[in-house]
Amino acid sequence: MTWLITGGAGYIGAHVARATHGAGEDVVVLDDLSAAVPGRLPEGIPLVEGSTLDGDLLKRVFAEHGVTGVVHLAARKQVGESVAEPVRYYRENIGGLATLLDAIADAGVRRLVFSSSAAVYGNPDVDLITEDTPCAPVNPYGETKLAGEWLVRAAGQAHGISTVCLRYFNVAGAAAPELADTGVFNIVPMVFDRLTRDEAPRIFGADYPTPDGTCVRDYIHVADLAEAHLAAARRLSEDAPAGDLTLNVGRGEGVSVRELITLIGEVTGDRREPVTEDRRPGDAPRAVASAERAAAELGWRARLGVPEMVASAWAGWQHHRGL
Ligand SMILES: O=c1ccn([C@@H]2O[C@H](COP(=O)(O)OP(=O)(O)O[C@H]3O[C@H](CO)[C@@H](O)[C@H](O)[C@H]3O)[C@@H](O)[C@H]2O)c(=O)[nH]1
Repeated sequence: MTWLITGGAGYIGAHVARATHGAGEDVVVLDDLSAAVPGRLPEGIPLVEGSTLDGDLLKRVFAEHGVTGVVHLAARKQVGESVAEPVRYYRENIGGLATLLDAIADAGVRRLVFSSSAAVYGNPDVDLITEDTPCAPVNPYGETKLAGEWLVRAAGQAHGISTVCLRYFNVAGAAAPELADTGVFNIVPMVFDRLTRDEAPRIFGADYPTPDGTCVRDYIHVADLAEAHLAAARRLSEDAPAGDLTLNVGRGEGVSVRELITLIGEVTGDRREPVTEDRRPGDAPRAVASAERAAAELGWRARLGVPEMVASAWAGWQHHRGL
């Protein structure tokens, strides 16, 4: 097998590329380097700079590298930006996927892992979100992930491609400091950012109908997430008939914003009291995965807990900021 990993120089993609390469598979990365950090990819993984919107380039990569499977992560992923620039999100996330699927079909490739998101569910009022929980995305980002899944399944059926769609919950942590997320778009880096500026962490709403009034999420270590991709790729490499799987990737355990901030205080040694601000529009009170289907279908379960996520993310934060 040779796996093409699109977006393989980004935060999650580089973890997937390293894990897949480390497991002895041949890997080639395609990345437009819009969110890449130098040094994330180890020696031995070829990097092609370019976009999944470039059909000619894709054709060349498939032929030159003898690609036999694809893990597609390249996409825009910021919720707020997707609300401001929906056309760009549809063009890049759906257009890029359509171009890629054409190339996959033309090259006769039969295996595809697609990076989806818990954002496909919107804000369901359930204790545990299963893959059968109705999808009702509440922003263009989530819409492009849901429409992407539809497109993946339809193209899979039409062209005999076996597919796995992985719906990531809240990804955090790093397998090594240099692989850490450098963006400040999610709660863990946002709290680090506040502490580094000598400011109190913020809680966006403490009046939710949850045990401590703050939002509950299912945090998953990026190293575990990378293992889930590898397990999906392996599953697709079996001599099984073409089919499609859609799987949550989470731990199945809820952690509140307040609990997470307390843990960050313990890891960083900066235990200052958070300030409570207004609710952030669009936030669901609770989003926790049922992780059972991934366990049954892939034999995969998350192993690392939230303390490991916070500690490894903090090491990465210090590494990237020279602290
Ligand atoms: O300084 C902060 C930052 C965040 N939050 C809260 O922390 C929770 C988690 O926020 P965040 O890390 O921004 O993640 P989500 O809003 O849950 O969304 C993430 O997780 C989704 C999947 O579950 C993905 O679809 C999104 O792209 C990804 O940003 C939310 O309740 C926020 O209101 C705070 O209280 N204070």
